[in-house]
Amino acid sequence: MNQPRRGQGSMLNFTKMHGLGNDFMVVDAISQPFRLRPETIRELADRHFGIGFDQLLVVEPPGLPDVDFRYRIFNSDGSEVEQCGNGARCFARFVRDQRLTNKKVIRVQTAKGVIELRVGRGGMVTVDMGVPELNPPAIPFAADRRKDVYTVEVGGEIVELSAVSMGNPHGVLVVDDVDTAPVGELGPRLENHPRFPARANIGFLQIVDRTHARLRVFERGSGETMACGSGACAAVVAGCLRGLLDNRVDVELKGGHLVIEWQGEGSPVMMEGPTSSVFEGQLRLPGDQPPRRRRSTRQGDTRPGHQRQQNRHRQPVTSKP
Ligand SMILES: N[C@H](CCC[C@H](N)C(=O)O)C(=O)O
Repeated sequence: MNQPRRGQGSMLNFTKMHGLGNDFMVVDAISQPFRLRPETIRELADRHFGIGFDQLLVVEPPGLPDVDFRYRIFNSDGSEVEQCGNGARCFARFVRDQRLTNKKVIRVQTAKGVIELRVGRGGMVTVDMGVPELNPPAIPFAADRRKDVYTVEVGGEIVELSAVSMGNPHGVLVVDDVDTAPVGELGPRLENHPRFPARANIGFLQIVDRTHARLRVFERGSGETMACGSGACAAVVAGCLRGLLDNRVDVELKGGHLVIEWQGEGSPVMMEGPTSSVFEGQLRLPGDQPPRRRRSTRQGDTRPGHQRQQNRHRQPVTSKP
């Protein structure tokens, strides 16, 4: 890798991947130093001025015994989060493609626990997404007691939703037709609703029959995505709790299909789906000092060092030892 001149910042190797169109910048922070400020993540996530992605996924050395890697996830708004289902599948493919492991069963530490990834044939990966959390304080969701369906007042109307955590918080509404569901209007209002103190991913679930569902998700920190793996898991849990779905469901999202299995309370949610690796890239990052404000930014200069936003001096994200 050609070393930039001193003070010129460093080069960062990355891979662009997606799971059913939910797309990721994936970085190996084991073999190379990793240091990105939240505002730089936002710039890089921009689909016009940056690389463009829904989430940034970072591969780090494990922080726990009997775990193979640590898995950090950042939304396109720069927020670090606890879980990403589609990202977990791509993570498994990435660490094998990059020869960081040759295992087919990979244990990964996330911000909320350990998940197990099983690599199958043809880029298919099965993820044990863990046991869903339904107790309001642990989701977190403001409610005086746990229910399968809550009523929430939003924008002068009352909506019914289920609240589920897959490590990350989800609100799930059942709708007649996902194509006409008010995703753009209700999604952001519920994402930021005060009853979700950590914000939430908002799923709009259409029941086709007991083993088939359609789903759109307005994701926390990223907006509507082509697919949401943890959202599909939360949606099947919600549908099962309401008695609308069986234990194994084909979930159709905008970007394609996932198979979700849940044997009921106390058992883990299993997710199976595809992974795609699109291209490898190399990025010149600014030096440690926030780049000087440019008096006039040349149009079309998309190098991430030419931040278009006021650089707020915030702690950079670095790979933890
Ligand atoms: N936006 C989510 C993280 C990504 C989840 C999604 N991409 C998935 O596949 O699970 C959150 O803030 O919890």
